[in-house]
Amino acid sequence: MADIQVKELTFGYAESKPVLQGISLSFDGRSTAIIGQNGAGKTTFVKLLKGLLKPTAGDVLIDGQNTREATVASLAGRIGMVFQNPNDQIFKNKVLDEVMFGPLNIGMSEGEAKEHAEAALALVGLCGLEQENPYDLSLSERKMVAIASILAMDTGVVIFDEPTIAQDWRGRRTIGSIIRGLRERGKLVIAILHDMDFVAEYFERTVVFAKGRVLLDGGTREVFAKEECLRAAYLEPPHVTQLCKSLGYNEVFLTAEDFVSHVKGNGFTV
Ligand SMILES: Nc1ncnc2c1ncn2[C@@H]1O[C@H](COP(=O)(O)OP(=O)(O)OP(=O)(O)O)[C@@H](O)[C@H]1O
Repeated sequence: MADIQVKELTFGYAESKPVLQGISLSFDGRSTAIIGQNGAGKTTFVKLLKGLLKPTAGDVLIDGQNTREATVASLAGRIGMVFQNPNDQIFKNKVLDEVMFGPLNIGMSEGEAKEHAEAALALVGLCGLEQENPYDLSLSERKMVAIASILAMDTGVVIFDEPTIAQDWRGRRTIGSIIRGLRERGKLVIAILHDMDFVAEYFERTVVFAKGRVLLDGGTREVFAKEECLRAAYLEPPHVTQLCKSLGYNEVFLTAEDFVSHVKGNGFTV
């Protein structure tokens, strides 16, 4: 897993208007969700991690290497990023070619790239569509093609920008189990999300961005306990958390299973 250290990071697209200000974060092995209202700077932040943008001030260090001195190509084998809109990522006219492009680009042999691509397509549930044109697929399938292209590169860090958009419950579950699988294999997963229920179910750490700064950072349960703070960032806790609070529980429950196991533990039958 790559080590990522962010030190006093400031960035602005225009000099006079910083979008991110004085952000310091280090990433441990925990799967990390980044949440915050629209325009808070989340996508800009992950583009800085990937080296697509360079800091105006401060530093981003990937395995000790400063992204100011690294090319995007030299970071590509370490950090994979699934863009919010798959149309910004996909450019080949065959699914298999698209998913093999990344692995080939970072130096895998043709055979290895094909093996990785086929395994990644199986993980996202697209077996049998290898010869299709990605643009003949639905948006949710195209999103899965974009995810497979990054998984096939087998990078130590995988960043997802809004992975659950355009997915039904089945797609959400597939993506959730991919995130768990990556975590189990020692990869660092970072995801920007607006779906708080998904954050509660699959992420161990949550970082809240507000107006270009880090407002909260901690274990997901701990962060969702801070209702007032979340409200200030125009965010709401997950549905189960809100329901249990309305029922008068003081504990923070993240998922239905979480709540049911608490109730059963107290001797109630469900
Ligand atoms: N290429 C760009 N040029 C100029 N300004 C930009 C550019 N990209 C983003 N911005 C501005 O930077 C700010 C932060 O945008 P960013 O996309 O990082 O926020 P975000 O938290 O990811 O929002 P969302 O949840 O809507 O995706 C916004 O005010 C946005 O308009």
